Amino acid sequence: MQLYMVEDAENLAKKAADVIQEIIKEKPSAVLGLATGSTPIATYQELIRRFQAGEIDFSQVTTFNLDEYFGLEPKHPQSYHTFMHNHLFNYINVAEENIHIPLGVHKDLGDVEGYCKTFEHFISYCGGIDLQLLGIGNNGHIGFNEPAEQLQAKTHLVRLSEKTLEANARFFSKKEEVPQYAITMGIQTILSAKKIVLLAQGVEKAEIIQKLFQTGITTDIPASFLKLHPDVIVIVDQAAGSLLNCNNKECC
Ligand SMILES: N[C@@H]1[C@@H](O)[C@H](O)[C@@H](COP(=O)(O)O)O[C@@H]1O
Repeated sequence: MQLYMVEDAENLAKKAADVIQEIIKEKPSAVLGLATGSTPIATYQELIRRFQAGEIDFSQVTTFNLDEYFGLEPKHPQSYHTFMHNHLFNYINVAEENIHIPLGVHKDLGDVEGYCKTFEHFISYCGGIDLQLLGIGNNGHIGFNEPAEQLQAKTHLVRLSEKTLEANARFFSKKEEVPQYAITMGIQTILSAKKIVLLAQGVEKAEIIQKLFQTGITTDIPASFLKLHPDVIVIVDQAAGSLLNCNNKECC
């Protein structure tokens, strides 16, 4: 993993947008894997700014999102469908038919399994993900791959951990409203991307970023599996990187 420590959230967004812009410049029909959460919002704003300035064209780009809350209709105000449209898609020229976000509503559980397989196949059909953008949960989750004894390889239904329910309660009027399950790409789905960019900002991510760089590969920290990938860039602001000893080559 290659570490970039930048001064603040603004520079983090610029650095992440640079990487995404470069990919689209090299391949206008790039397939982007996108993330939700508060961390990538500034990156999406920077991409919108660059699109409006005529610096990036998304007309041939395809997108796949990492995850979606199970049980929320796409139009629900807290769904990741709504999030992505409000924070990015409504303001750029990506074609609606090229946007793929896991569906959170299904008639029964049998449907979900079949749907997850179809989602996986569709990523392959589109040529695989060129660049996967990731945030990190404060328990080390990526997408909604929660710490557990075993991690799932492919897109699947997952029960959210207490820590995640608490962390995500801020987006809902009360914790009880946070859906208990989600559909998420699996670890192998994520690792199949050609390039991965993980973003972390703010002091509340400092501890998990320290653990990520200091421990080996463990299912207790799902993000640690990124160490198996040859092209991962971790971009942190100074607050999120504040517990790293960057003179120590092992951490970078
Ligand atoms: N499923 C998302 C993750 O993809 C995201 O990385 C995480 C961190 O969110 P934040 O950036 O708000 O800290 O939140 C959610 O749980």
